Amino acid sequence: MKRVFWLIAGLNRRMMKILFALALIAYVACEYLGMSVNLSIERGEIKIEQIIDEVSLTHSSYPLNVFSQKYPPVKFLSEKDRKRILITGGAGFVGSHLTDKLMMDGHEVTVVDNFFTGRKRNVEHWIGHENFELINHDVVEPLYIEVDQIYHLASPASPPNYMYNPIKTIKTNTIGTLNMLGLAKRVGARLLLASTSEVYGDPEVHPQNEEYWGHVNPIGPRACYDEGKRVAETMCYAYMKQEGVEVRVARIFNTFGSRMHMNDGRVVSNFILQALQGEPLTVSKQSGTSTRGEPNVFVYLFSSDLVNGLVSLMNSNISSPVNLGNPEEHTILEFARLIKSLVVSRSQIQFLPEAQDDPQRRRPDIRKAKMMLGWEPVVPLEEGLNKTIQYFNRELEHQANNQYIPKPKAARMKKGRPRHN
Ligand SMILES: O=c1ccn([C@@H]2O[C@H](COP(=O)(O)OP(=O)(O)O[C@H]3OC[C@@H](O)[C@H](O)[C@H]3O)[C@@H](O)[C@H]2O)c(=O)[nH]1
Repeated sequence: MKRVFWLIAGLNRRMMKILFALALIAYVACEYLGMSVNLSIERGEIKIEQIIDEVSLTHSSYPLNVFSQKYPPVKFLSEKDRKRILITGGAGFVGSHLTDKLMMDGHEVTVVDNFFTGRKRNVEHWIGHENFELINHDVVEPLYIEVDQIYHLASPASPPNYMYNPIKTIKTNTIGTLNMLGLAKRVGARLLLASTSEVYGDPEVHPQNEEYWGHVNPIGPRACYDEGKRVAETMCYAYMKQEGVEVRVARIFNTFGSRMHMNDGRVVSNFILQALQGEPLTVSKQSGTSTRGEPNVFVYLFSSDLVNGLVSLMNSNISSPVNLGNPEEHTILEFARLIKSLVVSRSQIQFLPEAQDDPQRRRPDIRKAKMMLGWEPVVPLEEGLNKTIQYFNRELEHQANNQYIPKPKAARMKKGRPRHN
């Protein structure tokens, strides 16, 4: 028994020694590791500080004019000529091209967008410029800023987008327009409304001049946009007569160009994307009373022509509505064939049944714009299409690099009613 006790005591002594040795090793290791972690953090901190220093040095050591060269060139305008301009929907397809023009002309531009169909990417090349401001704001809410001119473009414009949430489309075009007219009245700004050829509905007069009152189905699927824009025009003239607000109204016909959304859903972007991806080009058939069975006839304006028209209308003294569009007519089928040949695509043409209330034929009478603004389209259709094809090619590459591009979804129904806010 004594022996056993001695053995255990002996083992304990040995174990004690071993444990002591292990503890010593652990302590030394911890000290060493701790030091190296601290060192690496220190190195990390030094590195980050160095980077911040380098960046701030780069910014502060350059004179302002050299630093601003990363932006597209901007004209210098004197205080007298420089205007403070608000563009609602300025991050959208047309709005962003208008932003470019007004910025490069030397004005101070504030873009307001809720990014439903607009994208920051469309105006990112101006972010940080002293003349530019981007505000994430929905025009359905009031806005209080100081401006001289308002280009009111905010609204979804493609049929799938404006039909996605019809109530929101109505609110944007009615409450949104009231808010912008209220702002124009408060600050004494001139407001240009981006209206549409859709105020003519499915026209019974051809070509359409500004005197034509239109043929709109007030309860059809397109009414949220068509009637929304019609009442927006009515509001403009009520504010003009009652409050003396200076208004300009542009009735914009089908327009295309770069920065259209991949999921825009209008005919030009659809056909180009379909042709580039080898998918069938979806041509809507003409229906109704037509016995010709020909697809619809439309006209297409390139975005730069539209932007020039908008700016000259804003700066003119014409307060009545003015058509801005290209009077060169093409059937949708001709157009599909043209895009197929420009893309050199083997895509087939697929005929689809016509959508409800789809206008059959649309062509602007632009004599008023020609006479009073000296404006007419100058970009040939093929040139505009080639530029747009290049743009969509880049967009497809961008998408292939795993960039997420959201698709507009069909209106969500909840207890029989579409979602709205
Ligand atoms: O894939 C398609 C898409 C459209 N179409 C047809 O092409 C014609 C033009 O349709 P789009 O969708 O391009 O545009 P819409 O003419 O219907 O509306 C447009 O018109 C004027 C603008 O001011 C408006 O913003 C926009 O709503 C329609 O007849 C349509 O049915 C096709 O044949 N195939």
